[in-house]
Amino acid sequence: MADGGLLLNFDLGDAPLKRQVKFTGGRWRDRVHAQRSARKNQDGFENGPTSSANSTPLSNHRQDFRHTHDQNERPTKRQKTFDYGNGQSDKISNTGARTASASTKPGGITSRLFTSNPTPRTVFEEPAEDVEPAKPSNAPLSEEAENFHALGLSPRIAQHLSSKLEMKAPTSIQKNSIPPLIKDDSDAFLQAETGSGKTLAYLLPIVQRIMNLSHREDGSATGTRIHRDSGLFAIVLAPTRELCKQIATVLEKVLRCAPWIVSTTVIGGESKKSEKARLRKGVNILIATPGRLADHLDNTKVLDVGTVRWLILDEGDRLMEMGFEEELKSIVGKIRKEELKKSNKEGVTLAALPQRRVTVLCSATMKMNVQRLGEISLQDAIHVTASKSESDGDAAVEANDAAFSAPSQLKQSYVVVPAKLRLVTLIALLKSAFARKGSVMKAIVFISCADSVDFHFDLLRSSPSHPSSDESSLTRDTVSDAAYITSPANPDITLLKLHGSLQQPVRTATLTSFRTSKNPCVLITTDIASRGLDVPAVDLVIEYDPAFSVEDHVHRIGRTARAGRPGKATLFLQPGCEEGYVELLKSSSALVPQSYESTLQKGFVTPITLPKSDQTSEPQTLVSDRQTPNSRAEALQLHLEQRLLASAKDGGNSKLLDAARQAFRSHIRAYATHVRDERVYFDITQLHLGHTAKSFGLREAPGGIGGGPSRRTIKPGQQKKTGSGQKKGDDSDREDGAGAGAVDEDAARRMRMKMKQVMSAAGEFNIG
Ligand SMILES: Nc1ncnc2c1ncn2[C@@H]1O[C@H](COP(=O)(O)OP(=O)(O)OP(=O)(O)O)[C@@H](O)[C@H]1O
Repeated sequence: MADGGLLLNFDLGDAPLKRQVKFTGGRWRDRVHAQRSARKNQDGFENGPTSSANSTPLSNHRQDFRHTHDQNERPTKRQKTFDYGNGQSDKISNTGARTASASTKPGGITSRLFTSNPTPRTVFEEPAEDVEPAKPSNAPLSEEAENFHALGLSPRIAQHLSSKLEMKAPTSIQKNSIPPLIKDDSDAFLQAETGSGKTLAYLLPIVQRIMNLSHREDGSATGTRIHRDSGLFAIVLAPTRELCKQIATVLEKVLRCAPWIVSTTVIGGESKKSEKARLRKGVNILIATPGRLADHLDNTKVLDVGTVRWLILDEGDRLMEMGFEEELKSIVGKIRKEELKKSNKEGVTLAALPQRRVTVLCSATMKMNVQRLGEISLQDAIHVTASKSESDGDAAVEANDAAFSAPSQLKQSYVVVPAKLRLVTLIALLKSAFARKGSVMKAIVFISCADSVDFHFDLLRSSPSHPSSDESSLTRDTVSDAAYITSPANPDITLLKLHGSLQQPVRTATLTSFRTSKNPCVLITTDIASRGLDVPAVDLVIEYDPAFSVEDHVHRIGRTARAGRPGKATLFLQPGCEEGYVELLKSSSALVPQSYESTLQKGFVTPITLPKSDQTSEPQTLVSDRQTPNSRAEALQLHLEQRLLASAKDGGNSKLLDAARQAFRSHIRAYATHVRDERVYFDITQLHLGHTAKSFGLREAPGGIGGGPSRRTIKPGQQKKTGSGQKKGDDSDREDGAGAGAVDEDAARRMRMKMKQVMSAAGEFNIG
């Protein structure tokens, strides 16, 4: 029977959802029995099924149910029968304490996995074989045709890039941006797809021009000695501490060929005192988060921006999304207000540097907030893309199709999965991806909110009583064994989690662990890892929860297929309105549909091994009598549900049941925060709460969705200001253009026109 319904139509206010439980389907006697059991069940669920107020979509929905019994009350060998909705039944036998048919709490009710699911309207085709792989679009250019020296970089840098960093030829964006940034003093807007090398595209010209102060192009010395105290020449701003650290690492590698140039970071997360001490010692290139920089500009006298020639705004749209507009205005204003020093305090003339302040804005995607940032920060900028460099003249900016497209070599697919089957399908997908050793090395799973990341990490790891990392280590709660993904053929897979609610040192240590691990790894994360993160070995991205906006999607999938490498990305969608989202994505890239049935087939082709538990010293095989992928999926789902219930009872396993409920609530709230234009595809009124609960291992939707979660989901535009610690300061003075450092209105107007031309190309993608 098709799902009759019931999809909740609710307002996410503060009041808890109304609950009205009615068991339908099955035999009359069973229904009565279930009602009674549910009423008696005081401790298994947060609100017993009959407990008044809250509504569940399980109501009106045909429920298949059965009773479960306490483990201690029943013989371990007793078998349970499942009806698969097609008249066939399946027995799932016990394999000890934690097998499929291990018992659950009295009154527990399970809904069958494969019945009453909505049917996808997507037509699945067998992927065409022998398709010529697409030519990488973000790869370095051919070495014969291009080299760094020809772009104006000194032989010293070119040689260093080639021999030490194994970069023989530039990428397209580097080819187009390095010459103008070395020769000219114009502002620039660099726009190129993810993984195309934008970081070096702006760093190399800066390093080259600072080197030019002390060395001529032929390498001979100019007689000027540049050292850390010679002045601050460039500031790079990036939205997160992780990104700042990553940029700092790239820069450090480049500066090994010019060790007299010194860089540092001011990103928060450590005492301001030690940051001040580093600034006092002297620095030539500073990498900072906006909040922290604004703070130092206000409070650190030793920070002299008179010699600053470059201001780089990396990940421009993210800077704006995270609410840094005020800080950015303040920073731009303060730097412009400061008179440009032609020589430094030692009297060294800075003629080799730009003779005006140059601002460079970088972004892989283009949206309205980038236009706004362009207005704030750029003056008569050139627009540099991977395919061309265009000066600010009368020439119209052509539609830039690359603005939202993913790297061409990235293989994208989407799998349409009914809500109930999401969890087992995710596990199946990961199992099949990691089935063979070496097939996939690193995968990233994107999830909408931190609570859900925490829950899925705890669910898929080995029991915390079997820690895989050193108890005293920073990563003891964020790195573990991927117990449910491993297989005899690939037994050592590491599971990691990352989100913004973790302490900074833990975030850094976890990312380092992901980056450097020699084992295959799965990182479960929120969008905190969606921007800029560069881990070349990532070969699979799974969007388990779709991104909040198309731009976020482009950035997420851009964590793979970097610098010409291959990569795969799979997006989870649910049958119904979510399927329409593909049409929006198709305008920028090709996606191949994949059925969840085939994912389950591939993932559960062999019996599932369960990890060691507190009850079992050895891994157990999850047995289902009918050795089919679907029956294994059923057995796995049942096992996970029982684990949750058991955790509530013995308090072990980090109280997984509580974590599941919290994750479910936060997930539902996060679902409501898709950008307005895309809510037609992510319509919360179409979400089936009972089925969704199942994908959290819950047997019914918990109440309290209207209440505040312990950690609020941060939605785009409402980001907390990480690393800021910054009061708004006196920006309001400048907003009306009164301050000496106010953004030049005329320049802003010209830039607005320019950005509008570029933006008109974005319009066709429905992105605003
Ligand atoms: N010329 C080059 N040759 C080979 N590899 C390169 C070259 N330039 C950059 N790379 C590598 O490409 C990868 C991506 O670079 P980078 O992080 O700068 O990309 P990006 O365009 O900033 O991506 P995103 O938009 O996702 O932040 C890095 O691993 C970098 O080392």
